[in-house]
Amino acid sequence: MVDTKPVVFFVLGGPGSGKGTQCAKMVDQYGFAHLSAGDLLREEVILLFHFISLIDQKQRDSGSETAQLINQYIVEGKIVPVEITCQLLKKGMEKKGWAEKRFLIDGFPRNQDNFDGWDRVMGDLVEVPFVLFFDADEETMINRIMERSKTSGRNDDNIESLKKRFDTFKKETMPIVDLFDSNGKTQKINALRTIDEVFEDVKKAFEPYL
Ligand SMILES: Nc1ncnc2c1ncn2[C@@H]1O[C@H](COP(=O)(O)OP(=O)(O)OP(=O)(O)O)[C@@H](O)[C@H]1O
Ligand SMILES: O=c1ccn([C@@H]2O[C@H](COP(=O)(O)O)[C@@H](O)[C@H]2O)c(=O)[nH]1
Ligand SMILES: [Mg+2]
Repeated sequence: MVDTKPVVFFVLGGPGSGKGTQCAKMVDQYGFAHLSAGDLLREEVILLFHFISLIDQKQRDSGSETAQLINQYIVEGKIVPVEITCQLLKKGMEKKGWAEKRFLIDGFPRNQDNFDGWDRVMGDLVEVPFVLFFDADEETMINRIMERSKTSGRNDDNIESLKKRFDTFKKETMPIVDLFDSNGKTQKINALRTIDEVFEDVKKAFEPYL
């Protein structure tokens, strides 16, 4: 029987390292499916708040609680419990078409809870050949985010949230990058060059899958 398990590439890197930018190019040029965990969480908050007025009191309370919780985690730069994120990712993958797809999962897994939760639910269902890691220094990433903040409308694109996001990245996400690395599964990309130069290295990393 032909194995039709989806192939998932995790994409990690600090805030502003260029994950979303490079994933968008892979979608445009090679038809990869892109799911940003952060985008899915932000969309979920909007969706829950929007539909709150249409549902009964009990569901309304629970929906509003979840929306507030996600929002608070994002502003504080903390990692949302994996049960929420993994379910959104799984649903997102199903929506895009489960099998015969190459998925870029951007901004996940961000800590041990994410890693373990994914493994429980998705471990047997997908293949993960490697993690793409965008390496950049903090000063560059801060400059990029502060520039992006002029138009992004994101409630965590401000210096207070950003400090917390970097703290979480160093304490919780880097150990996950190192864990994949210790299994020979981290492909590190120098993210300090121009978008097109970075993309040349991204393409090389994906060569066997293009
Ligand atoms: N190589 C690059 N050189 C200069 N600017 C870049 C580069 N890559 C991305 N940018 C810009 O930096 C900002 C952040 O990029 P992007 O949104 O892709 O980062 P991200 O890693 O997804 O960040 P976050 O984790 O906050 O979602 C964007 O405004 C983008 O246009
Ligand atoms: O798996 C995830 C991904 C994201 N978050 C929260 O969202 C923000 C923003 O994420 P971006 O990747 O920068 O869009 C992040 O700081 C976390 O608070 C999460 O909890 N889990
Ligand atoms: Mg992003």
